[in-house]
Amino acid sequence: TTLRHDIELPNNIPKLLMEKHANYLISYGTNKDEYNYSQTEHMRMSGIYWGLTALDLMGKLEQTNKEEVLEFIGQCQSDSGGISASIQHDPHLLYTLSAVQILCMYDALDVINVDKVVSYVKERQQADGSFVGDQWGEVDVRFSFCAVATLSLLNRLDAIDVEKAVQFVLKCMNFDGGFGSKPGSESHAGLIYCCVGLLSITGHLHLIDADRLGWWLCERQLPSGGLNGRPEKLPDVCYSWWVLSALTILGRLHWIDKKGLVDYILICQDVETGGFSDRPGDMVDPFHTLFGLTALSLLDKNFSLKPINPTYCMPEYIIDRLGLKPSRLD
Ligand SMILES: COc1ccc(S(=O)(=O)N2Cc3cc(-c4ccc(C=O)o4)ccc3N(Cc3cncn3C)C[C@H]2Cc2ccc(O)cc2)cc1
Ligand SMILES: [Zn+2]
Repeated sequence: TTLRHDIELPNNIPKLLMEKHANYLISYGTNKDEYNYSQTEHMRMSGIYWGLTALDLMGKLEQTNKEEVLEFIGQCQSDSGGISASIQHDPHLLYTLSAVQILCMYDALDVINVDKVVSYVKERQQADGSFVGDQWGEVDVRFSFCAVATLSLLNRLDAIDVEKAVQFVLKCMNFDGGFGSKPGSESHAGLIYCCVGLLSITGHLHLIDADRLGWWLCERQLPSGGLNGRPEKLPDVCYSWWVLSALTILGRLHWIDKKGLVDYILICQDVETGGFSDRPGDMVDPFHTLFGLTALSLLDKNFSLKPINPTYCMPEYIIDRLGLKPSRLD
């Protein structure tokens, strides 16, 4: 038998400890001198998006300090129009998307100059349709997703060449039906989410081989019930989201063993501190806490979490309020 990296699940599975997760996330943002908080300044804007989205799914958005967050975002928009992870940091498409996602949840897009955000994103598109993340010029299909998701949330997709953006994504498609970060790169669940999400927003899902990609995505499930991101890798809670959101958009969520995956995710909760880790017993963080909760929201509505939109990774009611209809295969 081939040696499979995997983990053993204990037999007592805790239930979803929603109050503990809400307290973990709310206190993460308040005691700013805490070691972990200081280590994530370089991605603070994304960290705020991860925490707020998780709290909104649990019905706790009104317990957050909206004014403080809006003040912070206003200070992070640079003259270029791009938005940075923290004050005085360089702008980047990753944090521009996180900021726009936060402002859509708070219904507060007026705190930034939207036209300048649009020109910053437009200027990142290359002749071959691809996008670079910032002024240093690294191309990655993740940044294509950030660009298209940001502009569609602002209802400004007209600012870029969508057909060329789609052409670049198709160049990243591999023989296994999956997608890598650039043409020729290996398929990876996180990049598959970005490519499927972009094609969902632009209405080009018909260009995907849904059966072949769906099969590759279900191959990510291990005997522990958990999902990995590539063959032979260990399971990790955040891959629950990357794989499940893509399968949901492709109309093949029912191909996964839901019970096994739910048990794996619940075991990754820290029953003392609250929060989710990548694997049982590891350190929790806001990143895995969000993706554990969004996966549970897709898997079972009985967890009394708000529905999550698989394309934008934002609460469904926000996407409805914006009048957005990202496509899905049925
Ligand atoms: C702990 O080591 C890392 C490695 C990469 C990163 S990352 O910024 O490139 N990134 C997001 C990410 C965030 C965290 C984290 C810790 C605390 C917080 C507070 O908000 O967030 C942890 C991991 C992480 N990773 C790394 C990872 C997750 N699972 C497996 N790994 C190796 C993902 C990584 C890439 C990324 C994914 C989505 C996204 O929107 C942005 C970046 C961050 C920490
Ligand atoms: Zn992870």
